[in-house]
Amino acid sequence: MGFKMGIVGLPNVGKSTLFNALTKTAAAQAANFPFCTIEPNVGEVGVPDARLDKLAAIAGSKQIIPTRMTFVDIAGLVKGASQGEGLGNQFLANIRETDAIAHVLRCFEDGDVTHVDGRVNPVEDAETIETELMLADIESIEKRLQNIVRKVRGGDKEAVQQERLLRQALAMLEDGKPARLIEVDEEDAKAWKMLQLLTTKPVLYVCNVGEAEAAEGNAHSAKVAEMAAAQGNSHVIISAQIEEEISQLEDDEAEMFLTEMGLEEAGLDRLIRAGYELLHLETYFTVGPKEARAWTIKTGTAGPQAAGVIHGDFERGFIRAETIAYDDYIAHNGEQGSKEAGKMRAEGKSYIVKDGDVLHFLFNT
Ligand SMILES: Nc1ncnc2c1ncn2[C@@H]1O[C@H](COP(=O)(O)OP(=O)(O)OP(=O)(O)O)[C@@H](O)[C@H]1O
Ligand SMILES: [Mg+2]
Repeated sequence: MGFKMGIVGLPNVGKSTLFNALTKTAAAQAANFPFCTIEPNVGEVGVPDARLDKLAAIAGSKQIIPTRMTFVDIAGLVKGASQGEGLGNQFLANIRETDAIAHVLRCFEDGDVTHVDGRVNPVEDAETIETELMLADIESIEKRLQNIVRKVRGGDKEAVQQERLLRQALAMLEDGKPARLIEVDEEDAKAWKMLQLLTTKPVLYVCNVGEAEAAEGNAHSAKVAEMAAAQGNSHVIISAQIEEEISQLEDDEAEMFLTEMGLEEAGLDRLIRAGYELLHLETYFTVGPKEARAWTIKTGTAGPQAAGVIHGDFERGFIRAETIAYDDYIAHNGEQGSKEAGKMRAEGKSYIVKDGDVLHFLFNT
């Protein structure tokens, strides 16, 4: 499946620093000048999940394999990006290909690090970026409306549906609001997603604060929190610089460092999990002596499609899924104990997999 989160924001706010921390690499060049990044950097990140370690410990699994999510570090956007300012159109196309947006906002004060507008004001910065995304959507909608005129006149059903949705989005955007505020019916959901509008993508604000503020945030991040709440969006507080330092440390060193900073867990873990929630994703597990592994599904996925994440044959030849809820697996100390307690269920094709299910698929090919 591969869910992709785009790291978006003004130039020089810490996007590449964050990307490097997430991917534990120095793959992206991060430096104190705007437009340091031009070509997007793409990296896969393991989704942290303490449950997986507990399952592996019980089953004595040799290997632990977390499920993965993709992050894309995208070039900085500036005012006028939708008109091509600062290579804007190319960068907007990079955003179009993502499933959700991690919007990095500069919340740290540091006179040595240039801000493109010469002041620190994350709420205005967020508006600048959102405005560009809205303008880009308006432009692409107008183009598309022109392109389908003939088909609509000819009564093409798909085109008629598209036109209706495009006009709905356009009205919202012209009212100065992002298209994500539109609630679409189930029958329109697929066509709506196919429009790939930038402002329909769910947003998570990432408040990039100074080193000493990583635990509590600061006055800037408090304002972002207020804005996010008013919009119904989520936010996380992180210091990209510290996270990058932590990501270079061994696990036990990192833990000591976190305690010193007054942090319970790395901000990155919170960020990745928030992204996972934003995308309405859930996890199921497969557990055995060889490996304990986490798999990602969309909330509401049925047994065969969940099996298909592992392999297409599993989906096509799906018979049933032996299912143990995570809590039962832990409470009864593994598969055997759960079975004896009557907690292993045989679930068929219509079963909707639940977050935390430990599954064993039976299939024929
Ligand atoms: N929390 C922070 N506190 C202080 N400095 C930071 C913080 N986060 C990032 N920086 C610094 O800000 C500068 C810009 O960082 P980075 O290159 O990651 O930004 P960017 O958003 O990727 O920029 P561009 O859009 O130009 O690619 C770097 O010098 C980096 O060390
Ligand atoms: Mg960069």
